[in-house]
Amino acid sequence: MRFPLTWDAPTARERGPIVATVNSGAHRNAIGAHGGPYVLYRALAVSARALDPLRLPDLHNTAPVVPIGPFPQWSEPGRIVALDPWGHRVAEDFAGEIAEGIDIRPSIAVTRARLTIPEIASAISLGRLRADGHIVRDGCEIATTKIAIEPVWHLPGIAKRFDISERELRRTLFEETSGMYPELVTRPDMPVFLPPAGSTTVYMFGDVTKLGKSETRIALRVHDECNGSDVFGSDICTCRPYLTHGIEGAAAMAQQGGVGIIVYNRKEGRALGEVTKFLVYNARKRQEGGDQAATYFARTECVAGVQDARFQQMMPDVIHWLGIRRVDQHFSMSNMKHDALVASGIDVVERVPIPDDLIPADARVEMEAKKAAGYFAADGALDEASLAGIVGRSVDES
Ligand SMILES: Nc1nc2c(ncn2[C@@H]2O[C@H](COP(=O)(O)OP(=O)(O)OP(=O)(O)O)[C@@H](O)[C@H]2O)c(=O)[nH]1
Ligand SMILES: [Zn+2]
Repeated sequence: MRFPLTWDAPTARERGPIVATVNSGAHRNAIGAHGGPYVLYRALAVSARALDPLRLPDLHNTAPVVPIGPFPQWSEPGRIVALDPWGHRVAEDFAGEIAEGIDIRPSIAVTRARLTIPEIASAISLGRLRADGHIVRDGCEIATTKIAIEPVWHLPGIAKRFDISERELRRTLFEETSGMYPELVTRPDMPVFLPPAGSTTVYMFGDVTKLGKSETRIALRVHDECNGSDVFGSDICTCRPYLTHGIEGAAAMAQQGGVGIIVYNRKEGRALGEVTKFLVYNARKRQEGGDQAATYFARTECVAGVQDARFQQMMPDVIHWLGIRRVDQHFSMSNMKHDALVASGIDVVERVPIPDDLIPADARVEMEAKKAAGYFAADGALDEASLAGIVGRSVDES
């Protein structure tokens, strides 16, 4: 193999390029393909003869708008196993090989944007946030650096995180995708897998060059996708209000000279998917006694077999990738997120709960159920009798 991979090597060239493209033939050293789930649309585009499968990407002018790293975490053994820390620098680090015609592609892209968000506009008009003309501009725009990250799994490292053997992990991935990736079991010499799983987007506020410095204060919200609430404002959960509260906190941290970070993971419905989530909503709202906080998690388990499939063990990787060792403000009440960060060696200084007045009435069920299940709350959880009294709307009232 021309490009053997040494996962935790200190430089991109010593680590080796991840080659996961079908037209790179014998040079391919990774299982799967770029694009996460979009690989299937690529296949459709090829089969519809709309895309030439041999075409090489033109990466001219696509480089990151700001450098990210390298940070020491990138080569600390076992620190990062679910993304390629060198994935945004491919065009630069492997320019020679790409010029030779080897199809090596970035798995990370770094760009800039301005966000316009109604909740931020009202935070400004209520005086909670001020327009500073730099981070929060007039017209309520927030300047941000945004980063798209595809999953790149180092299988030995992932197996270690879940405390199983690599062999068992490979076999289960092979079987549960109905044999979609035979190399998982036939090519133990390929340690890396690009799964057809959702990506992560990071929105960063403030001076990105301050990352990796211990004096830089960090505000963080890690948010898992909830399309119904995040985009459509559905009132059964607290997702969008907590997200916008996190954005407000992240922008405020940037204004105070720190860096604010939102990590948005495509893990819809606790990574069980939206169909499962909507089935659960019906089961919750049609049960005898109505949609009760006391049975909130049991209903998800009835339908899906588990309460949550997000597995926050892999979540801290992106925080390590950004060179962060301490989070000063963590906008989350989730014990799973908190414990995952702390277990991976990140200090969490302050946990910031969602303010009470941002919780929609119907989402009280979720909020009290989560607190009863161990989510962080300054005022503690309700006792059993009060928990039984928290009941949401029925399915017919919607
Ligand atoms: N299966 C299922 N998923 C839900 C339900 N309500 C919300 N979700 C999902 O739960 C996830 C909520 O994630 P986050 O907003 O990141 O936060 P969290 O883990 O609840 O904890 P916080 O950080 O305290 O908000 C999203 O993936 C939602 O789509 C539900 O009733 N059933
Ligand atoms: Zn939600």
